Amino acid sequence: MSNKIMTDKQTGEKHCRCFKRCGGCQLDEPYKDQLERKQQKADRMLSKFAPVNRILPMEKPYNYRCKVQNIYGLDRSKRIISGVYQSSGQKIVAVDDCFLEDERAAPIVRSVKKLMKDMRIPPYDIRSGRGILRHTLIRTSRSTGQVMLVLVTAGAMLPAKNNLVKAMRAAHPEITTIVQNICPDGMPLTLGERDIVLFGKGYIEDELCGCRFRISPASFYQVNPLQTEKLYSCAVEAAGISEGVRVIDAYCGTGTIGIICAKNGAEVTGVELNKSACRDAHKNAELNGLENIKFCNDDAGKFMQAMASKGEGCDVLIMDPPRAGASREFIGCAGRLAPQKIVYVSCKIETLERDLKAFRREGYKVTYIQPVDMFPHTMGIETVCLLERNGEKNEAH
Ligand SMILES: C[S@@+](CC[C@H](N)C(=O)[O-])C[C@H]1O[C@@H](n2cnc3c(N)ncnc32)[C@H](O)[C@@H]1O
Repeated sequence: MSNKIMTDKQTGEKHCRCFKRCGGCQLDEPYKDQLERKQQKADRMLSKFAPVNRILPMEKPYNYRCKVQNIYGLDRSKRIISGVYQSSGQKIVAVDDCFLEDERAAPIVRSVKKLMKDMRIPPYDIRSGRGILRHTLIRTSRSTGQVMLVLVTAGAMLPAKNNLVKAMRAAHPEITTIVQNICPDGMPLTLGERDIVLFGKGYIEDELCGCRFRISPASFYQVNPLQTEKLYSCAVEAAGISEGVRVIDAYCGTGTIGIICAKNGAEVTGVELNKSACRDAHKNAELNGLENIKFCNDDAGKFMQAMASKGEGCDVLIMDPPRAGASREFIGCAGRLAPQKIVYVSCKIETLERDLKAFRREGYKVTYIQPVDMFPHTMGIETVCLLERNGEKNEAH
């Protein structure tokens, strides 16, 4: 069964029949109620630290995702389907259209399915280990119009590769690059180490906050560009960047936040674990003509420990960790580096709450909390917090 999107004629709100089975959305209620639910959660969990500002909403909370991933399989009649794994197992839920995704993605996925059939490219079956195409990743940019298609295969073999690329380009002139990524094993939707560029540059470029960023297949990049501009503006403003301020951008991804700070005159060091993202970060500094920013491909905790043991410091620490939040080691070393300000950008409120408590013990006070709705129709809440140094370590909290 494939899904169908219904639009309420009076309110313009959309509903998807796939809700619950697909797991992509967790909220099927009017957008204003979603915002209220998220506000209440943020208030409940964070108001003990400081007043929580009103969540920054999206004007049109649809089609915001600039990163779209699809798994391929066969239905009972052996027809090729695309979609996502059911939240409760390995069965594929067919999703032909999704109101979270950039509208350019679904027609590309339809063409991939048609060409798989025409060119006899079987979907990879996770149970038997047979087949070729594991999934596709589509990345799009609204600002530059560029589109990347990544075909993730189980092995190096991709039959009729040249014809496939030719046909995809003919059907979708908007695609600016096509990459084959080879992923022999690993969790669903992960990428392998090896990329083969089949067409174009092998990456796309996007613009945010007046800076230009290159994004490779495996690099982290925020999925909602309109809200990301708001998020980054809040973070940079909270950091109070001026000429010569020494900034560490920890968990920096492709260098985005640090690059915006460097453009405003800061002396920035970015640290990022993912090799591909770190390579992009170096290129992004060049792309924006910046010499006052450098990047280190390392674990953020280890990097902070090395800095602390050398007795080095910084004025502002910006940190944007993954959902798991920061490690104890990271927070302890941040306390030893003793920056005047810490800007914490969080994508998971539960780990944010835990880490804010730990920072309080390191002598920091939370002075600003701004939730941003980066992921409408999901439970996700993105938050920017400013912490300011207010004295000695306090073990009592
Ligand atoms: C939420 S993303 C933020 C990236 C960036 N600030 C942005 O807005 O695009 C978190 C980043 O942390 C990186 N990361 C995860 N664990 C890390 C670690 N232990 N040390 C350094 N970076 C890490 C991930 O690869 C990812 O790029």
